[in-house]
Amino acid sequence: MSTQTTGGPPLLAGDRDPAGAARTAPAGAAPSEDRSPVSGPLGTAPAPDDCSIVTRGLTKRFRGGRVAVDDLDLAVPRGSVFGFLGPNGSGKTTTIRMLLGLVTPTSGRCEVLGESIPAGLPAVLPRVGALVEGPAFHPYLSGEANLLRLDAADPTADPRTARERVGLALARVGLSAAARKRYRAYSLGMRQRLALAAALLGPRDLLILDEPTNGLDPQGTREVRALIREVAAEGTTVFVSSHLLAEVEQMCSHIAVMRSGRLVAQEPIAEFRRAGGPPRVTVETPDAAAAAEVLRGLGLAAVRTAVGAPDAVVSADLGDVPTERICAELVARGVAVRGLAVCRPSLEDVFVRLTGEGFDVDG
Ligand SMILES: Nc1ncnc2c1ncn2[C@@H]1O[C@H](COP(=O)(O)OP(=O)(O)OP(=O)(O)O)[C@@H](O)[C@H]1O
Repeated sequence: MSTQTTGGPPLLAGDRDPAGAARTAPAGAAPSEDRSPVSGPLGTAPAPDDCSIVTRGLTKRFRGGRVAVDDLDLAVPRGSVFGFLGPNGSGKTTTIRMLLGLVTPTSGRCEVLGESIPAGLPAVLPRVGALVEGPAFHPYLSGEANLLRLDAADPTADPRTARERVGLALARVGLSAAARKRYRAYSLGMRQRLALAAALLGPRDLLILDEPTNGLDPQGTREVRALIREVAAEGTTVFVSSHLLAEVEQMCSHIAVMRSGRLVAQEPIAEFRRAGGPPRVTVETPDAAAAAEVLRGLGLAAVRTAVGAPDAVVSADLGDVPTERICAELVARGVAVRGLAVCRPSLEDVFVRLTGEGFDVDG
């Protein structure tokens, strides 16, 4: 996979034809498969002022009748790191392309930074850094020269400070040492980093990143996550797609889950996790009956014992009782505690609970 960025009106953006071949087109240009214009008001209520992205009934049906995105209502709070999660083919990239004006919706509306898309693209794109799939960089130019070229094409960027901006962006993504290397000699991970650097060339109110850790090694993945958190801490809203639950869990404040083009959940991550049920305390002990009695005595609910040898595992919903109190009470009652842990439901548990399905990345 190669990557491309948009950070302002002059940047190039890719679009896939039905056969999957990559091509490039100016950001915001009408793609060839577009047939139906966006029509109708954006719902009855105005878009909330505190959202960076709002969609209403957003739908994309490709030629051949395939519905890639189906009646999507998204509300991305300003300042959030919003994880857009879903298996391959669930409609994430198509949604992102609609947000950036690269694909026209079949029906429905979207607003980015308070502007209706595509009409508001010229006003919005300089404030948006984006990384979406597709070629964007000149293979025979160095990473640095590529960024200087992109920067020069941005009418909102001051040419006198271009080198400084480019140097900073390269440093942020760890590419300073490879700045003078030709793009075609870059590894996949380096290309991904350069795409991120391009998205970060100017100050952005919104970053839209399509699978930004694709192609990166574990170290690169950690760095990109840290970078996303850093950018968010500066006040930029980050909308990031991923098919990896664990990744979203580690860096996002909010989550939306797509499945087959439809939204199945959209919440702050803490709410999402809560939907998986309360944390459980587990006690490994040879004195199962006594341990269960202590937990019940403390008012803990749903006390269960899993018999094992030599130890049983007694568990209960943690509730409001501090773990240290549970521990102290068990010891005070002479219960032999060989292990004590608090288990919180993972996002995957919640996903399964909400959808009744596993998270099949090939789905
Ligand atoms: N230009 C196109 N023409 C026809 N069908 C398309 C086009 N682009 C995407 N699709 C189809 O739309 C569906 C959603 O694809 P999309 O790329 O949006 O999913 P995704 O969640 O981003 O998956 P991935 O992570 O694999 O890119 C898929 O079935 C895909 O084959």
